[in-house]
Amino acid sequence: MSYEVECRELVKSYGDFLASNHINFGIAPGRLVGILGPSGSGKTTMLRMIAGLETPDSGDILIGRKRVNDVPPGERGIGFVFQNYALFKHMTVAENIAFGMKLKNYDSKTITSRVADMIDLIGLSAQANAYPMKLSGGQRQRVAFARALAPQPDLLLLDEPFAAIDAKVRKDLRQWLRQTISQLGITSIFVTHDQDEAVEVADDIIVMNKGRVEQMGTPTDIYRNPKTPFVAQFIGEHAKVSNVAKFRGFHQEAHANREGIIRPEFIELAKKQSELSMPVSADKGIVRGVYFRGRMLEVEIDVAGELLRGTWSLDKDPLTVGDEVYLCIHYICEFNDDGATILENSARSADNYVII
Ligand SMILES: Nc1ncnc2c1ncn2[C@@H]1O[C@H](COP(=O)(O)OP(=O)(O)OP(=O)(O)O)[C@@H](O)[C@H]1O
Repeated sequence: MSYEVECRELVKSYGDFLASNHINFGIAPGRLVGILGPSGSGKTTMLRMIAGLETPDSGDILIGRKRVNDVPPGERGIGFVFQNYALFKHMTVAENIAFGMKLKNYDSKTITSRVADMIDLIGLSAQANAYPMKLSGGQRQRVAFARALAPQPDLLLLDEPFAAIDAKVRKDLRQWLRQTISQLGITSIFVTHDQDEAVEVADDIIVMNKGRVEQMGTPTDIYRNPKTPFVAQFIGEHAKVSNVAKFRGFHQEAHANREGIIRPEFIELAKKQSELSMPVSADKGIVRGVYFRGRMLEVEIDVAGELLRGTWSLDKDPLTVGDEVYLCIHYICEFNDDGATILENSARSADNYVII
């Protein structure tokens, strides 16, 4: 696989604090990648190292297959968008967009035509000669985006690009950014601590925790197949309704209680056992509660005395309290002395886990 951006064994510490702890990943050309993780997990540090604004203690950064550790930021072919628009107040929209190109000594004809294209792209033709003060937050961020793109970078880095924008505009801006980036086909990395944002915008997500990459994958992968306990607990729309349940291995003695988290996304539900992807490992339950949650129903199911929460699509025949359902638990995140382990119920294994 040839990557547009690659980080190999990147390490960065501030004093005793390890902000990047042996980071490895590769991003294919044209992908839009979201870096997601809690505050302090090292997202910005990593982005700044790729940009050349921070120097790694060890490890390699490759852009376009070339090692860039010693290449200054301005020569890495990168466009950067920060969360606070950072536009020049005394320059018009057009002048702001032209700024990066002037620094790079483009000729004035190229600048004029490129700036016009960019203004068109961000839909601000009527405001080309306006000053930033006259623009809304969303419009300013579009200008920042156009300014970063004008010198035709190979890679676009965005650090919390929507953080300072109010919720309603943010949603539109995300959609716009996603469409524009895929239309341009430019490899892009954006940092966010907002799961919805990562899922809505990114082709791939890198989940970070304590300076490490926990998992990289498509949003569906990350939701459906969490590879680490951290990802299992951190990701998911219903983080607050994770189920803590007692379970045991199918062949274990009934008294061998184990405890773990079963996220609603780990549970597949069906009215008939045969409709499940792994009918052999089905549990049976009774619906005890049904709650409308906008895009789906949240259901409470009694399984062997444990109350589990799952989700039920609005496209399916609705469930009602008292219905019998079958469920397949694909993953359990088990707590143990070392922290937690992800257990997978696979169709192939006769040793699946059951709720007790
Ligand atoms: N220049 C610095 N000097 C000392 N410590 C730093 C420096 N920059 C970052 N850190 C520390 O490194 C850790 C990781 O910071 P970083 O900004 O990369 O995290 P983040 O995941 O982007 O967090 P947030 O979402 O809060 O921005 C933090 O605990 C921070 O305090």
